[in-house]
Amino acid sequence: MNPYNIPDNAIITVAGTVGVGKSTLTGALAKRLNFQTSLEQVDHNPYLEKFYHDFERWSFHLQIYFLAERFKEQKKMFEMGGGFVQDRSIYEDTGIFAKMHADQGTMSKTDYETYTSLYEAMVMTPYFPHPDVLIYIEGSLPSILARINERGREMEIQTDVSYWEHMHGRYSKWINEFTACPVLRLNIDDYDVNDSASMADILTKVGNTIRKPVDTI
Ligand SMILES: Nc1ncnc2c1ncn2[C@@H]1O[C@H](COP(=O)(O)OP(=O)(O)O)[C@@H](O)[C@H]1O
Ligand SMILES: Nc1ncnc2c1ncn2[C@H]1C[C@H](O)[C@@H](COP(=O)(O)O)O1
Repeated sequence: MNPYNIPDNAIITVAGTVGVGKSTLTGALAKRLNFQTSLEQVDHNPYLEKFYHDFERWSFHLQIYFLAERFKEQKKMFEMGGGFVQDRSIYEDTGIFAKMHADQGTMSKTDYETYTSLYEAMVMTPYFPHPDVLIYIEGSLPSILARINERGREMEIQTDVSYWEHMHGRYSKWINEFTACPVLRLNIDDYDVNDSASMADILTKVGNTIRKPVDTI
């Protein structure tokens, strides 16, 4: 056990919109806890760039790809007995991305139904283990857009700002209704990954959130 009373076998998932700082926080938390990371592999994704150029053509392929990748990671974390910080949850794939593209008509109704039935068969079962805590990172849209630009993935920079604005709004609603596991909300203006006291404060809150009795969450 660490000073924050976070169990050594815990699974901590970091959620939030694109560019908000998930990967950065994932790495920083894992380093301090001596946990492993489960990271999203953007560079080796065979559909992502094509998807940004043509949502309608590639939405379904990309969602199936992410679902498979996320499920393999989930399986690996549980088989290894936990001790992981995960960059993005499987819940965001369906609750944010797939739903958003289906609602906007850039994923067909049939494709969305096929995707949803596969997701439910894999995830919505009593046998699917949920993370111990989901850290939700939030921030203002201008700050997040600045981070997307600063990171410099051309496919994201070229995407219309309305896409990020719409996603930002969906995330705010989604997290208010999220119940699959305990949630710790963090605002990007309230922490600094390079500051030890700030990171210790987050880890204390993570430990407290994990130990909070279920009926108070
Ligand atoms: N706490 C922070 N303060 C300042 N910049 C940050 C912070 N966290 C992330 N960034 C920067 O914002 C950009 C997006 O961060 P990243 O962790 O890749 O986001 P995500 O994984 O949510 O898409 C990167 O350029 C990163 O260096
Ligand atoms: N399920 C998804 N559908 C569409 N696009 C997705 C999905 N999951 C991640 N993405 C995209 C968004 C970003 O361009 C990259 C990486 O996400 P990030 O939030 O920067 O870690 O993949």
